[in-house]
Amino acid sequence: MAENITDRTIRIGTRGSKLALWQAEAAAEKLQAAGFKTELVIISTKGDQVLDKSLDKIGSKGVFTEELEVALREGQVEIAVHSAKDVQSTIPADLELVAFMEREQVNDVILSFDPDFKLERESNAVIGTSSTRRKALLKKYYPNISTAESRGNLQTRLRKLEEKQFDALMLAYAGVSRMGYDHLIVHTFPEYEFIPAAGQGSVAIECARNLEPELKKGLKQALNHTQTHVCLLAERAFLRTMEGGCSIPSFALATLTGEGVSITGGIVSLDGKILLQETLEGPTVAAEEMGEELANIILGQGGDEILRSIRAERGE
Ligand SMILES: NCc1[nH]cc(CCC(=O)O)c1CC(=O)O
Repeated sequence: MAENITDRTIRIGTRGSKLALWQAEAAAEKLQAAGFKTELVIISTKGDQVLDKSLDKIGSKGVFTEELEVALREGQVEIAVHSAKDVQSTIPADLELVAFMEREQVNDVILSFDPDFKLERESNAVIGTSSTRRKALLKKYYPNISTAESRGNLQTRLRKLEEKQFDALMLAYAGVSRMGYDHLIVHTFPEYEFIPAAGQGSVAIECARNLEPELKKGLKQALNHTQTHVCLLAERAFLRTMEGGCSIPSFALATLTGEGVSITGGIVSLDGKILLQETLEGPTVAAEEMGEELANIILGQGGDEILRSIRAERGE
């Protein structure tokens, strides 16, 4: 008789930051509820080690994922847990994303220790962020705002805020809420003005493609959130077609409508002067095709030119 798959201990590869550990624990709880035993294996990535450079200078591919992928390949862990946003749009052929966990609110937020901090069109505050998307969108909607680099885990960034390296800090609500910093939120950006990065707010579970099918099925049943999965397929297809990693100011947000799925996405030039954005709607079975189609529309409207000039500026 075949062994019961839930007798297996699932070794969960995770980065060591508090947010990463929170997300790995969330996965562990779901697995335990399904009867699996679990064990966390902490693995440090280049993105955790190199803190003096912005991400677009370290290189856009797998900054937070590569070492975890090596551990999957070498069989040191059964799954790796990532912020979906940090997972490159094309993953290596011998690995796969087996599940996406239920998405948190997707919005970007501003944190400040000054409860009276107000973000207005004329504001000239300094905001901490290292994201090219956030910098470019801030330039578009808040032309007098300046930004300061804020790499590092959430605790490091909050320390920089405390040290007044900037007046306020821009982050994803998901991480802020998971770390219990909600009380510092002074502004929530509407998600259709500041459209989040593809995948923001969801946790992706990666495994080796050759993991036993029964085990893969069990992992998927325990961890996957079907609605989130559909939206993430659309957003990741958009990102893949745009050929944008985390260092490109593109954005995409898919949501389920009554009958199907709606995806809004686009790109903004680094100076905030050109914003291309479109929405497509269709049946959930066509989620990936819609993401691709949306990217091709945006590229055709001049998105390709924006990408070319960003690459030229960076000397790529
Ligand atoms: N690139 C860093 C990163 N990756 C995932 C999150 C937050 C959690 C999430 O969006 O899932 C963050 C920090 C941030 O953008 O504020």
